Amino acid sequence: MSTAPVPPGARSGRIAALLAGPTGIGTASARRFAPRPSVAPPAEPAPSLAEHVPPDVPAGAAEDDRHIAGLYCPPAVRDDRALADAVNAALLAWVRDELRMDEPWVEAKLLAFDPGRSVMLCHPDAPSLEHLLVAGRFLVAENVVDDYYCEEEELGGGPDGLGARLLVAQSAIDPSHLPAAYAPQWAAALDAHPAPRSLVSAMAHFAALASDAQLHRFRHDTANLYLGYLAEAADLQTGRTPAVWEYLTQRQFNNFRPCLTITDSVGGYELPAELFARPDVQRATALASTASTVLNDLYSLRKEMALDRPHHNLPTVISAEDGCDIHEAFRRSVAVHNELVHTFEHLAAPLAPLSPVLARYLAGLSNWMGGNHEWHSGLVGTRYATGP
Ligand SMILES: CC(C)=CCC/C(C)=C(\C)COP(=O)(O)OP(=O)(O)O
Repeated sequence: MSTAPVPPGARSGRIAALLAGPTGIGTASARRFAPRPSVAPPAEPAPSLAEHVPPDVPAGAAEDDRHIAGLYCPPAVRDDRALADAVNAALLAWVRDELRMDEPWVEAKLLAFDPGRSVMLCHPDAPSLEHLLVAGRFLVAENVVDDYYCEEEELGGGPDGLGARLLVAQSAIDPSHLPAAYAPQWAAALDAHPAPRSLVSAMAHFAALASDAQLHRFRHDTANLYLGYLAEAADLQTGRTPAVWEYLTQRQFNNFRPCLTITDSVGGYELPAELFARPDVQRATALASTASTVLNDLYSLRKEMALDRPHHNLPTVISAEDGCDIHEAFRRSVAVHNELVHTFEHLAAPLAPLSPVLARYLAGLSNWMGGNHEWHSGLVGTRYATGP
């Protein structure tokens, strides 16, 4: 796997390969839940939580220095450092030229975060660099929102007044339809701050390749994300620790879901709205999204425990509720993650034969889980860790 900058010739070769569509291992993954001629297998009862942790794995022990021991997740289907670098370079140009953020720390922060590698891993079926950039711009924009509006340690965010800020951010992707006298003030407010400015631009690029229904889906999922941010902020303000069920319900909203549900847009196809709206497809989408987000809780636990303020995370709320130490809570959280992934796979297997486009969407969710896992493990030792 190369880590060197991509020479221009090699880069155009990469992009040509992307335009040709998924090949090799990525193609196989796109068929992960491909329709099969056979009758769907009978649904199996969901196994109990205890079955999701291998009994011989010590609590929290790492099986290597980058992966969490006992964590079950589909594998990433490609890893292409040169393509990730090409995405990062294009994202840096976007941040500098369209978002007007040209301070040196912005570039350093973006490269350390490595969004190019995230979208390269999570969307192996993207047909072009521009499709990957759609995902990359939103990943950057949502992190700008999180850093400026939510996280106290970053760029001045915090729970006070968060709802009013997030509502303006939401209006960047779901426009206000104002009387003429007020519309210019709203537009100026969006342009005046990096968070809504990022979202306006990311959404404009997204609109160039997505259908109205796909845009509508994204607006809905982002509004739910911000509702999840507000639940987290409310717990911080009141100093309460949610019950585990309540935390997981919050995390189903404060969730990577908007990144997963653009998998068809980024893949260059559309899952029709009536298929997306099916309760079983919604359940599969929620399971994959929440598994991906619980995985983030596991890899970011050490960083969040080092903060000098409470920061809830699945292991910390399990530790509080079950009265166990953080290592045992971490092991139980791995089991929660694994159950979510296994349940997703049990659900997806009989759903995929219903339609080729649904099979591709379900494969996209699975690819996103695997790519997200690989991206997190790649940042172990810098941003993330494999245990408490
Ligand atoms: C990119 C996106 C839509 C994120 C939504 C929710 C979110 C910020 C996360 C799931 C990540 O959680 P967190 O803020 O804890 O991230 P880090 O652990 O700091 O990477």
